[in-house]
Amino acid sequence: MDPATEETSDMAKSENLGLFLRIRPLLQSGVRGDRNPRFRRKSAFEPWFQKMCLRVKTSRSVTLSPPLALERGRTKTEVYDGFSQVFSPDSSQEEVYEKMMRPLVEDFLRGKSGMLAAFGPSGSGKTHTIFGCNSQSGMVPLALQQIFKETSDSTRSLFISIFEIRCEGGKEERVFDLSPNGVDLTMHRSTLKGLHEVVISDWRHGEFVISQALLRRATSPTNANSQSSRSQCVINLRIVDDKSNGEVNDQANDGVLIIVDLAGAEREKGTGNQGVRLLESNFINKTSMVFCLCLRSLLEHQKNPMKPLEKHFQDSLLTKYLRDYMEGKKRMALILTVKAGGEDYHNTSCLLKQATPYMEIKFNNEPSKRRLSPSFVLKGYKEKLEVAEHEIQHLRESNLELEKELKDHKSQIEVAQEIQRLRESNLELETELKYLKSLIEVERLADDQVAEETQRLKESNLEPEKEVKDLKSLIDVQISGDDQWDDSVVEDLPNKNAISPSNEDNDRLARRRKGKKWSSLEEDTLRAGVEQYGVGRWKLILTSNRDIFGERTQVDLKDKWRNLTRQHTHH
Ligand SMILES: Nc1ncnc2c1ncn2[C@@H]1O[C@H](COP(=O)(O)OP(=O)(O)OP(=O)(O)O)[C@@H](O)[C@H]1O
Repeated sequence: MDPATEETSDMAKSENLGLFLRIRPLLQSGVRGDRNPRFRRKSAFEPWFQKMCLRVKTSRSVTLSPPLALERGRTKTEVYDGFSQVFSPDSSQEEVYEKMMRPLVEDFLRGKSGMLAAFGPSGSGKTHTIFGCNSQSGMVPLALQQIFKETSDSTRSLFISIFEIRCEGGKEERVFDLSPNGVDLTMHRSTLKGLHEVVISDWRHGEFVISQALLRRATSPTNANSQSSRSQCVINLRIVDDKSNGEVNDQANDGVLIIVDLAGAEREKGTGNQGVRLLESNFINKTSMVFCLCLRSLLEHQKNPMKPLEKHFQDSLLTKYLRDYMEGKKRMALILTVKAGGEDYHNTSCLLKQATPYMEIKFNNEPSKRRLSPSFVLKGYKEKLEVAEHEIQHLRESNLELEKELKDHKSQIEVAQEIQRLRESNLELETELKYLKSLIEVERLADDQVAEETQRLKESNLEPEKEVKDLKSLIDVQISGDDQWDDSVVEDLPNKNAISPSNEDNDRLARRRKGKKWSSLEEDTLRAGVEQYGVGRWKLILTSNRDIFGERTQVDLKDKWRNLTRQHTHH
């Protein structure tokens, strides 16, 4: 997104009022502000921390306890929580700057308006925090240093204006320009006519201009502060792009950082102010009161929009000038400064009760129409680029991790797939094996059958073989005895038992000789068998046509064939 556009959308976001609390360190006896005789007397005997009515609880909360002298009446300790930050008595200016001021200055450099106001009782350290002293730079000098550090390479110029609102002699409020050659100013609506802006060349120049202005500020010694501010002091910082030649084209649309050092409200009882001081004090208290009324009305209006936003801002020049902030249109931060001594209990308690609800106030910054300088936009882009590069690097790293994880997963999936594939091929092999086994089984069964059949055939062949043998031997006998015996002799053989077969054999032989008459089917089958298998393959011809030849033997077949061939040759 374009940084300028983003800036605009940033500003549209609502945010809470930043409420900071700074506890001033207890000063040594004799220093103004701790001069109440009651506590001075006690300090000789009691350790310093026993005098503290306010203590830091956490970085965002404090506990307020009534001092020992008042304890009998009100023993309750109260806790005030929710501050943006609590600064303990030993916190340094730099610490306050880092946590409170730096974000405001950074936003200001981006063109976002903001306001910081120091608010608290007299002598609690508002001026010290805002302007500092010789040894400890305050928020304004530190801001100048940061602004010049960050704009050194750009074409922008810083403008400062500083003025105070005071009430001389308790009469009407007046505005004084505190810049060199400054004059009385008049306010029209929320704008000061004739306010002089000084172009600052570097931060030292800025510090000098501020210090010179402060010399013109109205201060007086009071009971609470040896150099009490008797006016409300306002500093405006504004950055202008040099391209506009320092011309103020549309001041209302520029990002402005306003820092306000309010004069410290005083309780009349404690100050002992009289005459003019008392009138000043009344003015100071009135301005503080109007300031608080504006914020309270804003808060109530925000909580319940039915309640109108009262126009309290009209009741003091300061709130008039700060109208946009008082109406919640621009963001602001408050730093409450307090003293934590026992005698400060009432002031501190009043301030905390009054101001802590303000932390609920919200601001809807109106978008600035101010155009940012190209170098500033470029800087924004550079910053975004750096962030984006960082982000990309981070994404790359996490991407690498993811890739590695993915690879691991992939290899796991591959292994699982391989296992699945093997399982499936295993299943196929198993089925094939089963099939082969069943084939083998069938084969085995067939073999058994064949063996059985062979056996059966063998057995059935034994008989004809024996018959053949018998016949052969008979034929041999016939051949050898052809000279002595004719067929009739053979008929008589039973009586000549020495060389003839047994009666039983003769019977069978005779049966076969006479035999069953050959049918023409048998003769044809025999012829076909011989044709197919050849002469002499009687066994094969017989077994192949067992159903036709019935009980005939191979010898029958052979004889019949001989007969058939003989008949054939006769013919
Ligand atoms: N944090 C601090 N550390 C050291 N000294 C401090 C601190 N805060 C304030 N002081 C000293 O306390 C005294 C009163 O402080 P300062 O003038 O800032 O109070 P103030 O709130 O501005 O009072 P007033 O409203 O009367 O102007 C000064 O001498 C100042 O140097």
